[in-house]
Amino acid sequence: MEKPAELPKDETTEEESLLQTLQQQNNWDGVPMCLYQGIWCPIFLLRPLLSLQKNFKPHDTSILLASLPKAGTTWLKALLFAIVNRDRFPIDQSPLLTTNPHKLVLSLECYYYVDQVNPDLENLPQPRVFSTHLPLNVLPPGFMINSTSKIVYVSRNPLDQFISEREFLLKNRLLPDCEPPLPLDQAFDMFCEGVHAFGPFWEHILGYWRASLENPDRVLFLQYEDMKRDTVSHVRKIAEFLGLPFSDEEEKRGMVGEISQLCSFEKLKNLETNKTGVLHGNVANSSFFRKGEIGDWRNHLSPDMAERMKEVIDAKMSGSGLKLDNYFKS
Ligand SMILES: Nc1ncnc2c1ncn2[C@@H]1O[C@H](COP(=O)(O)OS(=O)(=O)O)[C@@H](OP(=O)(O)O)[C@H]1O
Repeated sequence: MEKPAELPKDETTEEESLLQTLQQQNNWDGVPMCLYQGIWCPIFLLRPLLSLQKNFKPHDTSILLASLPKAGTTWLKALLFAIVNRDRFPIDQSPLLTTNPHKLVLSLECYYYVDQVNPDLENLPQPRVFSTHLPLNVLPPGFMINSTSKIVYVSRNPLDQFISEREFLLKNRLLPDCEPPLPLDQAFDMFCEGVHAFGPFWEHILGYWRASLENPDRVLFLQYEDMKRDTVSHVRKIAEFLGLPFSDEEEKRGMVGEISQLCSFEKLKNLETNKTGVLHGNVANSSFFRKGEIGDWRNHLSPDMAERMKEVIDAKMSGSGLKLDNYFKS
């Protein structure tokens, strides 16, 4: 999860009066959260969220990457940047070679950490590309209704996503003076109950999944696991969805493979900028590149814990038509 570079100022605000009416609980990493419009929102993001709900104006060409934390955000940021900007930068001069993807595609929340929209958002080159961890139901309604902007959503097996998030949060404290992280079993219990940043995960995933069924031209639903198995065809699919298909000439030059390669886990992880740099002053760029594998949850969670998650997924997500059967296979 990303944290805005500056936290909101402290005067009594709409946010503070609202906060008094909301249920509050710490996340497993100790970060205080509140239940706002059905989602668990880290309190430091409530003000940006209120501000963007009030002020955000979609452009017809905007591209929004949506994801839960640790579902593949960094990877998709890199891919979207490379696809959209392929005419501006040859692969061997791509800014991705020298800059962490989170600095090239900023989160929408980050543009709104003061009351007004940050002018940088309006000045982004077209098409504007940004990301969010917010669920669909709290995005400004204009995003779906008054524009032809596009949403690319990436989901991931919640078991792997949970482990990835936990490993990240054990290394990086988002708020230095908050409570220490809970032990694994207690954190997992909270996750299974949907109490985690931007959760419940099933509502996050199903919100975008249903929107992709209703508006396939506007919302592209991707799964991390499918992309790992066949990145090249997904790069093609994303470009087509964005209305930027690869030309015959680009195909002949092997550009789809080059972009897949440039954004691969191994390539990004081993770049100097991602081995050494930091984000927001204290988050190591390297912590966005841990293992990049499918099924690492097996090294951390017991079969009973996986069974519990299966029950949650069956209860909350079966019947949605979403392919979930791969998650628990060995
Ligand atoms: N290029 C590429 N390809 C495949 N996988 C990748 C890639 N880049 C990052 N990763 C893995 O994604 C996990 C981090 O998730 P996010 O990028 O969504 O994190 S964040 O929300 O932006 O903080 C984290 O997963 P785990 O390794 O399981 O922890 C990263 O290693």
